Formats: sequence, C-alpha cells, structure tokens
Amino acid sequence: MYDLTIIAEFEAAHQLPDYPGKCCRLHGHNWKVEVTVYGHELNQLGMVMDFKELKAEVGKVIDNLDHYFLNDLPEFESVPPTAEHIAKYIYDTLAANPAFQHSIKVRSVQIWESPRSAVKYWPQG
Ligand SMILES: Nc1nc2c(c(=O)[nH]1)N=C([C@H](O)[C@H](O)COP(=O)(O)OP(=O)(O)OP(=O)(O)O)CN2
Ligand SMILES: [Zn+2]
Repeated sequence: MYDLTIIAEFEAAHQLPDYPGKCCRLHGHNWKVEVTVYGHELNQLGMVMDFKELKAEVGKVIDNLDHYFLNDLPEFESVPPTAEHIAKYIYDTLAANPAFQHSIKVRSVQIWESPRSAVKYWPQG
C-alpha cells in the first residue's frame, strides 16, 4: 500500500460566533491543507497517481474556499467554519469525486490553522 500526501494552501476569513474568546471576531488564516490518498496499484509510470493530478483535484476544492468569508458559504450555513468542519468538507468533497472511488481513495485531510494548530479528519471504520 502507498500513501501519497500533497500540501495545498488557501487564504480565507471566518468567525466563530459562539466562541468564548477573540475567535468570535472576524479574522483570517493562511490555511494549510494536507491531503493523503492511498492505493496499491502502480500505473505504467510507476505511480499511484501523479502528484500534479492530485494537486489539481485538491485545487478544485480549495478554489471553493480561497479568499472567501467562510461563514457566507452554503457549506457552513448550518455548521461553524471550524478547522474540523473545513477538513470534513474537503474530505467529503474529494471522496465524492469519481477519481477517488476506485483504486485510489482518500485517507485523510489535515488542516493547519496556524503553524501550531491542526485538525486531521478521516471517517471512522
Ligand atoms: N478545535 C478547534 N479549536 C479552535 C479553532 C478550530 O477551528 N478548532 N479555531 C479557533 C480560531 O479560529 C482561532 O483563530 C485560532 O485560535 P488560536 O489557535 O488560539 O489562535 P492564535 O493565533 O491566537 O494562537 P496562539 O497560539 O494562542 O497565539 C480557536 N480554536
Ligand atoms: Zn480562526
């Protein structure tokens, strides 16, 4: 089995309305996103998947978040845009992509809100 990991970044603002501290105010982060996919079959190039292709698929999801006020997006209408919910949104969107439903699957999505704080999401089971 092979795990492939790529790192992407986006910039976005959010606020956590019920948060008992300064994060209830509008502020932004440079979010770092680590996506890990896995597979055991290698193609004729000796790759599970070209990093370039993986970055492109992740980039399509990140484009939905980049330079937005996350609270305004439909994805965060009923849940707050915490790192937990953002990680799950990226995971679920990638996992719904046919490119990741056969020999290559999404293992986890880790979101870094700052160099000292991260959340990793993967489904149970
Ligand atoms: N589990 C989570 N905890 C917090 C989240 C989150 O999404 N999941 N988010 C926040 C806020 O967004 C806040 O912006 C970040 O808080 P914090 O790490 O405290 O930010 P600082 O840059 O001030 O970090 P320091 O290390 O304290 O300087 C809060 N918690
Ligand atoms: Zn924040």
